[in-house]
Amino acid sequence: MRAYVYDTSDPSDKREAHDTGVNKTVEDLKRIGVLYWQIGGPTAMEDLNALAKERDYKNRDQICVSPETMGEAYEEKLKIFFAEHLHEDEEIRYVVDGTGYFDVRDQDDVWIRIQVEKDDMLVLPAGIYHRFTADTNNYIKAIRLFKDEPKWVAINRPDADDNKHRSEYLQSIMA
Ligand SMILES: CSCCC(=O)/C(O)=C/O
Ligand SMILES: [Fe+2]
Repeated sequence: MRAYVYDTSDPSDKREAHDTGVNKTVEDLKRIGVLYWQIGGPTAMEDLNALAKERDYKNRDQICVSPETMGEAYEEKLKIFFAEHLHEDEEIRYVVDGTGYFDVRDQDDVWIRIQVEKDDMLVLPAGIYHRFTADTNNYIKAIRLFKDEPKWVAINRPDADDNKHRSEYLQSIMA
């Protein structure tokens, strides 16, 4: 994993790095409620199951974001994932294979790009504005945990500005 300030002045495709060279640490991410660690090896699934139990996530699915698995829908799907949005639950993603980028807004509304790879575990808090894209390899496979049925519900900005989970999230990072 590497996290850095996203270069908004770079007009290239979202899948390019957009790297300002300004790095962010795991601690910086923690300050905005984003948790990152690695799990892997023979106990990876046990660790994931323990996390799901601990945080009361009853369901999960596995998504493979790639032109091979998504066909003609691929570019449209990427567009949807790249629209700035939030969820009313945490977004928990375990990268099984491949690479990609999660972008999160920090406390000053600056985009932080989080480059993920196999065995990375990422937890985005409910209410944080974020987006996702594949990188130029166009391939990532991830397990997504859900509280209830596996359903991806996103609320795009600015529709979520008055959302209760957004307000609670902002309060939690101000504290
Ligand atoms: C690699 S997981 C697909 C993207 C996703 O599930 C999400 O919620 C993006 O914000
Ligand atoms: Fe999301």
